[in-house]
Amino acid sequence: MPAAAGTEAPIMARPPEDRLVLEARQLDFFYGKTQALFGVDLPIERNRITALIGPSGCGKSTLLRALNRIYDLYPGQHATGRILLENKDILADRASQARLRARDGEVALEPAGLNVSALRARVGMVFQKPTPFPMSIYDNVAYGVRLYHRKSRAEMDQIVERSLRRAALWDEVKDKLTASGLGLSGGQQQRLCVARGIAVEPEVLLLDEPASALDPVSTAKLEETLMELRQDFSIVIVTHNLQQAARISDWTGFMFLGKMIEFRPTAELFERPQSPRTRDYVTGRFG
Ligand SMILES: Nc1ncnc2c1ncn2[C@@H]1O[C@H](COP(=O)(O)OP(=O)(O)OP(=O)(O)O)[C@@H](O)[C@H]1O
Repeated sequence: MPAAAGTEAPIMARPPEDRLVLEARQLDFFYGKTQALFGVDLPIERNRITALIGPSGCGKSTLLRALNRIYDLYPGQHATGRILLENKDILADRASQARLRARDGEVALEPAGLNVSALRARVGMVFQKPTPFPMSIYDNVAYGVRLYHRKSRAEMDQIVERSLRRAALWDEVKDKLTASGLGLSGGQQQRLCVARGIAVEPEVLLLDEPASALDPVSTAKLEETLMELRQDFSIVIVTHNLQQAARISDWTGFMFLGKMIEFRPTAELFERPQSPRTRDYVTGRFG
């Protein structure tokens, strides 16, 4: 069970308020009785890439999984605190609102009132291993859209093409849209998962070490794709690869033992880390 990382206050820079799309505030997370996150703050700026870095087990994936409540699928896992999507609290239900009021007398923020599947359409996720569904390339991309919207065939064709283009995969697959998604290379499969994720036009796309199973060429292609996608989406990426975080992200959060230690613009965090823990990590002294 991870112990909390000391008591020092996190070093936090903040994007301007009107640029925030998603924000975790004082987030605690529990696997049963084991606490994995301790009072984590994470402000996500719109149309930017935010990277989460830190040694293995520090809570990066846990934080990412909290942001679209994917943990709801697993009994015994729960989060407390706030996660604001466009200023509405996606963790809030009536009971937690009452607890918050009782605790700190704050005026409760409006609950988002979303069901979790609607939430996951707004905050999409791409996993570490490419996970195409066992169906055609076309149907992989159309799958999520069909869950939420009725579209004509012509409209769906447009959505599929646009999503594959934005994921930089169209040219490689346009002549074999009916072939199985499982027949693509690992890098192509991962871009297919990105296309599937963006087809429903989420506001935020979460990526959990999306390049860890890819070769350097596919990794470079995926990074290029993400930098293009930043024009339309807000991206949060967990990565073990510090060069990757430095190359593609605008903001970086360094986590340690379940806490956010330092959150700042990427160049500043890498070039002038303020916390000794961040400094040790980004200079390769540990981890
Ligand atoms: N299903 C689970 N049940 C119990 N504890 C868990 C579970 N998943 C993760 N943990 C614990 O929560 C803590 C944070 O794990 P998490 O996977 O978020 O870390 P991470 O920073 O993403 O690590 P890595 O870089 O190795 O993927 C760890 O101590 C881990 O052991």
